[in-house]
Amino acid sequence: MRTAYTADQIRAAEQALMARLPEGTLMQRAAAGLAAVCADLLGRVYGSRVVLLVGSGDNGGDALYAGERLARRGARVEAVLAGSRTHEAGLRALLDAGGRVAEATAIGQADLIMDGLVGIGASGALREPYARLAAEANAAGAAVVAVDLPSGVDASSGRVAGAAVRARVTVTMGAYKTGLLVDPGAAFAGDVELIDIGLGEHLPDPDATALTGRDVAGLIPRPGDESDKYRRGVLGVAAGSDLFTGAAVLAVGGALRGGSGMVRYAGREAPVAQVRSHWPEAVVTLLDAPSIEHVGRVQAWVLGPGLGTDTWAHELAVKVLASDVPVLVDADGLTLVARDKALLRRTAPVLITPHAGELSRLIGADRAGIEAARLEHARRAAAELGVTVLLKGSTTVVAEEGRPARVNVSGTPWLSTGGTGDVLSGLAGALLAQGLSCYDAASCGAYLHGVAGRLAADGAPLTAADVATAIPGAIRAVTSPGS
Ligand SMILES: NC(=O)C1=CN([C@@H]2O[C@H](COP(=O)(O)OP(=O)(O)OC[C@H]3O[C@@H](n4cnc5c(N)ncnc54)[C@H](O)[C@@H]3O)[C@@H](O)[C@H]2O)[C@@H](O)CC1
Ligand SMILES: [K+]
Repeated sequence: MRTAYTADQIRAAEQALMARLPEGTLMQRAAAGLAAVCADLLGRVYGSRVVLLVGSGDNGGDALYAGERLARRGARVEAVLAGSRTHEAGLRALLDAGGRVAEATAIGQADLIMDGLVGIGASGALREPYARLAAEANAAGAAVVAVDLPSGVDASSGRVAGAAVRARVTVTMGAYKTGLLVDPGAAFAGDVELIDIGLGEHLPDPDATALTGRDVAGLIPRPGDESDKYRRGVLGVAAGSDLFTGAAVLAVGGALRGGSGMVRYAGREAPVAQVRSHWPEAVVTLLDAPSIEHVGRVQAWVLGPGLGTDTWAHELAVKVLASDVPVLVDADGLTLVARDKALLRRTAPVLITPHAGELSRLIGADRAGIEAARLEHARRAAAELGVTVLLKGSTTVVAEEGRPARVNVSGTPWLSTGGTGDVLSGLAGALLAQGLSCYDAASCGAYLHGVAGRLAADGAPLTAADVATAIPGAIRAVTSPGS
């Protein structure tokens, strides 16, 4: 599991470790790791041109000492001093090694630019001249290596309030910062390389985590010898309407590949006909009234994809949410509960799977504000509504009160196409029916959906149905990697 921390958590751990070590040890560890990554990127260090953007704090100090190391290996290293102060010992070390101080015009000549403007000590949008230097670095065409995090990205939230450095590689010290895993910050970080500086035992419980395939393999249930279709968990799907039959087909498609023992579909005439013809494996009930009385026992429900928002759909939502099993609420289901929040007051767990627009209706925040601070809003929704939240987007965030947020980074931009959310609902619902908690079902579902998207796309457009088809391959990829 990849663990990530806020700036305050990192600072406290650094202080605890620093108190036990000779002064400057941590910065030397950071600089050594940083210089090694830069040397790898450059290929040939001797004769290369390296420009350091140096802010007034220790982030600039890291850059200066890494610059010293590259200068000693024959690189031509120039430091652009951006702050009112400069890390003095670091600058002296660079100058002693043959580096020099230069004007910002040097940026255009660089083979590699090291961004040491600000790190975890930053607050708010980049001020001048930092903002201008960040823009010049982005425009230069050289490889940009961010020190600890790209300047302009908030370490704790991933917010980007103004200009920010767009890095090819971010070399982060001691531990991941949450802002490197969550968009928009994650998109500025490029590849993130973690340098161990010995913080380990001083770190508290993480602020956020990202599951790996191995974690997912350990969490998802596998059938044993004594399993039968009922013991493996039965999922109910209440989705689709006369207008939106496809959502029902896709949600059931995702559900059937998600490992539960059986999928029961319940709906109106048109989607029932479609689900029947696509999925003979599903047990289908035609509802002549909005009631789940005759559907049979299930261990979890998926409520909402394509369901519509009319009185009939509302009545059905009331019945599903009155059941005593976990319910995943998506799409039209979210519109229905946004209108009638009392529906969420129930004893069994609820997992909601909104995108930013749907979440905005649920918590009365504007969509752009949610996109800019995804983690914060997902957490707020989880606390206010008393549910688990899976906020969809380029990085999917799972929030539940009292637990570290889980960030999913397994997906691909090809997944942003109609219907993939319906497949995710079915898949995560199937995991719920198998007994996973909302927290695990959401994060494992997001991970597998992301891997399925990558397998289905393989560098080209995909359809939602392709993603559903690729789910077994995704499960195989995490449970038997390399086979
Ligand atoms: N403390 C330690 O032992 C270690 C620190 N390390 C480095 O030190 C960094 C933290 O250093 P600092 O605490 O000195 O802080 P930073 O270097 O991140 O930034 C603080 C400086 O930036 C200025 N600043 C803040 N916000 C700004 C903004 N929006 N626009 C322009 N200037 C702004 C402040 O006035 C201050 O001078 C880490 O990110 C990491 O790179 C690493 O060397 C590892 C060890
Ligand atoms: K930086």
